[in-house]
Amino acid sequence: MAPVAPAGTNPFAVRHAGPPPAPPAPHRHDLGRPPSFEPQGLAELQAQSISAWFARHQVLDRVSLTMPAGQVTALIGPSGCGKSTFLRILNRMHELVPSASMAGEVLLDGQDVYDPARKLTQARRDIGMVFQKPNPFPAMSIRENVLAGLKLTGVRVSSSAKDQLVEESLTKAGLWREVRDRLGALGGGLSGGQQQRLCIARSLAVRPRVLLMDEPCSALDPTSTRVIEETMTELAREVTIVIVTHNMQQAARVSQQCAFFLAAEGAPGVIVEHGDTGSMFGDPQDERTAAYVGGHFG
Ligand SMILES: Nc1ncnc2c1ncn2[C@@H]1O[C@H](COP(=O)(O)OP(=O)(O)OP(=O)(O)O)[C@@H](O)[C@H]1O
Repeated sequence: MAPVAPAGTNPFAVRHAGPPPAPPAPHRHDLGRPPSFEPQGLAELQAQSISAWFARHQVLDRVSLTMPAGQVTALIGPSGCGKSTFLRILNRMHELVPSASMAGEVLLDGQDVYDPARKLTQARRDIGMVFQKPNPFPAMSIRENVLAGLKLTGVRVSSSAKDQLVEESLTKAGLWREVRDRLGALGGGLSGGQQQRLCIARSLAVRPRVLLMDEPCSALDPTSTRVIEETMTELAREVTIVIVTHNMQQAARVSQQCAFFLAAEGAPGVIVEHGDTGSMFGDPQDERTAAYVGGHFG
């Protein structure tokens, strides 16, 4: 089906119509000074009527969801129903795909993430992402890996503050005790589960307000999975977390909120039901949710 959103409501269509904007000037921040690099408190993320396309193929249709501050929200549903696309729209990664377009709004504590006046690097810093496959920079040391995100988002930190930031980020990611004596060792030399926690530490080092996690444990063994789940539970005290998972037990263990995505054959993905995780698993209102969480399809 052709995109139905009028061109004026599609942020990419508007933004991609003209010449590419000049690259943003880097922020020059120091840990001790600017308030913007201090922990900014918990933030709520709100998606309002999100539709998405790859070229003319519509993959999401008017999806709205509130992801409450300080909670873990799990996105569940069968393969291909648009969960990852939705996640990537939340921090503006969707627009990296040349054929991609979207309509709708994403609000971080009420502020439009797609506001043209807002820097793209700011959106990516506020809303970090951890991927399915651990992707540390293998030739960089553990320390350099943790600090790598600062450069990418244009944040300057003094040398003394860097040590503190490395320890703080690795501690929050649940990895500090295992690596504190070998911060100069290569990131690629860690186990898969440690590499994923290193990636979490790298995301945390820029002090995001939201952490998006796209099946972060699917490449890991059960023990590493359990450690990451514990880390998530700790982190949710200070960072709002949104996780895509195919593992229903994991969704039940780690999340307080849950959204069930589904795409009927040939139709774009929608949210069939969302709410608190206990109700979604214990007393689902829609029979399709009941069938999915009961393991009858997907
Ligand atoms: N880069 C892309 N180009 C074209 N189509 C894409 C692209 N990425 C995803 N799609 C399509 O968008 C739809 C939704 O994909 P998406 O990955 O968001 O689903 P998902 O629910 O996360 O699936 P899974 O659980 O298998 O990861 C699918 O039909 C997919 O083929």
